[in-house]
Amino acid sequence: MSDTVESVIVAIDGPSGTGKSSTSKAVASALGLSYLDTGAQYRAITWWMITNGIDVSDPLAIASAAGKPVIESGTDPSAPAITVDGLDASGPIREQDVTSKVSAVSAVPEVRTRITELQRSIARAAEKGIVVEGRDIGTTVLPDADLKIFLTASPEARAARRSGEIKGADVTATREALIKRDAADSSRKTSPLAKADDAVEVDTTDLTLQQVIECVVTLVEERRGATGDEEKRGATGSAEKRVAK
Ligand SMILES: Nc1ncnc2c1ncn2[C@@H]1O[C@H](COP(=O)(O)OP(=O)(O)O)[C@@H](O)[C@H]1O
Ligand SMILES: Nc1ccn([C@@H]2O[C@H](COP(=O)(O)OP(=O)(O)O)[C@@H](O)[C@H]2O)c(=O)n1
Repeated sequence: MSDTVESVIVAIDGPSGTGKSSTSKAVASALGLSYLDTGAQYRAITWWMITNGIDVSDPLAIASAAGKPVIESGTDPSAPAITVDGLDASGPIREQDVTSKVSAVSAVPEVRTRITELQRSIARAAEKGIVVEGRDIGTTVLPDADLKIFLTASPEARAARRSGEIKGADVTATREALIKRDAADSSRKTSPLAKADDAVEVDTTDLTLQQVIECVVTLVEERRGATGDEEKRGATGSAEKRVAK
């Protein structure tokens, strides 16, 4: 029997504060997989638009600038990195100004086409497999992923988690901002935030982060076993074939 571990592609989607980033990084580290934070890419292009004086309330202006910034994402789950035109953007992309504008920028189809292509090329290059987290990974970016997870949690739990990260943050204001961003992300025309029909939904409201990580690791291992059996029967293709062009 071969001891080669097949590469695996895991898509983790869900609204803000459900635990996508923490879970994805931990699962990727535990299983030796690459990791991609697609929200960081949308934040990076938004930051570039703001710093380059693009009017982010004008979808046409956003569309015509969408191809300009050079965005590079690191895929090491223990050292997530993102640069824009060679500059480290990991700090500025988390600022409030970017958070409040990212939904408008990411709703523009030209932005999504550009970033989706980037995401697929990164997934294709990940030899051992990858955990990709975002809003439309299971539905649009990687519809043939081996495993799709959709994380949820109550708005109260999500607001408490998010405001716990920012000193002096107001939980009620954080909750309102989250709900507003979810509504914008879920209602846009191009690849909205949505659960794929074949995704496993995990409600994390009453789970610890460790429990969520263990749940997802178990699901990946089960899926890996099933895929390995299918591949022995010649039923599935390589990871490269599973990433849509
Ligand atoms: N199940 C959980 N229970 C408690 N806190 C959690 C849980 N999952 C994540 N967190 C915390 O909530 C915050 C937001 O998590 P994060 O992974 O950034 O969510 P997302 O990527 O979905 O926005 C982080 O501080 C994280 O440590
Ligand atoms: N696959 C994705 C990922 C993020 N996004 C956009 O990027 C924003 C920021 O994503 P994020 O994952 O960093 O957000 P948080 O949940 O971490 O606050 C989202 O609110 C969406 O507008 C998207 O449109 N599609």
